[in-house]
Amino acid sequence: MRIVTGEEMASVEAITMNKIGLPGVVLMENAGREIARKLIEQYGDKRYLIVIGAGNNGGDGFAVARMLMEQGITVMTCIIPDESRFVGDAKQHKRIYEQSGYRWKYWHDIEHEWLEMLCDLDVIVDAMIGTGIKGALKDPYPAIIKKLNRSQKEIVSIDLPSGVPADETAIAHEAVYAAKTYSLQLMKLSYFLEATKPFYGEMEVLPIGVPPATFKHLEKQRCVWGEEEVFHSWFTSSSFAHKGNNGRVGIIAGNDNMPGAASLVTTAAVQSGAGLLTVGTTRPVIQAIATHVKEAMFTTLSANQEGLLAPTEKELFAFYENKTVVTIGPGVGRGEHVKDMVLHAITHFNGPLILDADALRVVADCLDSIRKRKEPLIITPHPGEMGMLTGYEVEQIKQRRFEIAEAFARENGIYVVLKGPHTIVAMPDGFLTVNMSGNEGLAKGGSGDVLTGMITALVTRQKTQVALSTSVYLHGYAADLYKKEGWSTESITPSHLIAKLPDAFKVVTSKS
Ligand SMILES: NC(=O)C1=CN([C@@H]2O[C@H](COP(=O)(O)OP(=O)(O)OC[C@H]3O[C@@H](n4cnc5c(N)ncnc54)[C@H](O)[C@@H]3O)[C@@H](O)[C@H]2O)[C@@H](O)CC1
Ligand SMILES: [K+]
Repeated sequence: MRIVTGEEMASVEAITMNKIGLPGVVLMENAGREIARKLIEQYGDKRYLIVIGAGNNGGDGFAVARMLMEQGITVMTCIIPDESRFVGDAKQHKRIYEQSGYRWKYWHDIEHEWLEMLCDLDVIVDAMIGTGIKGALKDPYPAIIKKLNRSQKEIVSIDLPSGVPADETAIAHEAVYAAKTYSLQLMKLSYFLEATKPFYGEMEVLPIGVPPATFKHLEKQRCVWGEEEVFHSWFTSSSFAHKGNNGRVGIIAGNDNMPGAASLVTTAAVQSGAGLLTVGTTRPVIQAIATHVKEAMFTTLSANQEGLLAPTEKELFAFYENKTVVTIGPGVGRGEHVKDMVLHAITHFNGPLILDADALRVVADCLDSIRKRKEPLIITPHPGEMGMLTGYEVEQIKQRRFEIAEAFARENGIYVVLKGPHTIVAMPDGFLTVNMSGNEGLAKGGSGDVLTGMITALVTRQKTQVALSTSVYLHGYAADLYKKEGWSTESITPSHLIAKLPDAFKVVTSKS
């Protein structure tokens, strides 16, 4: 499923109408039929108020109103702008509605009896503004939206909650708080932003007949990554595989005071199928974790007086030998020692390199070397770390996560796993996936270490894009499985996630 901005949706619709020859009024008819069907399925023959704006979103509203009324359902249809403002497909659907014998009223004529009206209706259908919103909301919409939001009635928005843009534009005005949003044909980008997702309520995408052939014209390719995508993209290892085929993985993690991070990343990598795994860390960390990560091999790397890893060049070269992937970061601590180690790996390790946690703090200083690198480089920042890398405030990162992740990946030729609700994976070629699993139970220290371990194991056996997107999905899905079993999200720990990976991985071979 693609994810689009309003402009992108309009371009896909324009191709549908102008090149393919499917008229806009037909798409609107399809939208109306799908939404009316859903409403009847959901609410039966309850009483509806349909609030209509002058654009094509309003046109959808007329189509829905007519189809509900054809079923004998009680509908009050009201329009906000003067009727002369309706043009094109919306005007056509207004005419079809009228010529079918149905009536509408002006919002300003019924506004004074709003409270009495509320007693006679159950569901409000918001067909005021969709993808066509421009700038700050103008009168009379803010006052109307406030009234609708306070009505305590179930609000169902068509395509978008009115007032919410489809893209990453920040809003400082009123917007409809919908209980449900029926997005037309494709997902809209604002659904995946912390600031705007709450307006959508439950979101469902309804098909309106836009042919998939039009999607290839989209300049930016963004897709959701859910169970279907995980299942269909998975490459199954040959039954003749031996441990060498499943990756010779090297993880540099931990310091004397943080053995836990090294343990989590390693255990997660083992549980995700890493073939041969070597952990490079300090001697005290090895002593602390070796007994409970039995599958791993260990290499002692030099440490400084503070117990932080400070491997020599010779040790690093020896560590890279025969490794198909190297990961650096979890629990390595902060300081100059990290920069030396990271820069060395960027320059001298000729395979996929994953940088996480403390290693991310030095990435901004290594960008010149990163751009020269040929093999994949993967970074896994949360918004705070992404802020350090790019110079943006955390709030800016959250508001413009698509734009910032995509630009950083493209400009530096790297893979960016920008963590958070709906983690984004941005590829160097501009392709981007958005994760559909996970819950609040993941927001804990150590959860990122588990994800990094999973990525480390999968990168050796799947296409890089698939390895990243699927690791993120399965990591979130493991947390979802606990929630399904009735666990409170407070109780889900990173160690629990690892314990649940065998169940989570079932998704790659069979669909539920
Ligand atoms: N034939 C088509 O083009 C189709 C369009 N579709 C629907 O059409 C929508 C897009 O239609 P449009 O591009 O006409 O735009 P919209 O109908 O989303 O919005 C345009 C209307 O909103 C008003 N508006 C915009 N910004 C405003 C602001 N800041 N304050 C107050 N009023 C504002 C405009 O004056 C205009 O009346 C989609 O969301 C979808 O619901 C679907 O029916 C599919 C077919
Ligand atoms: K709307």
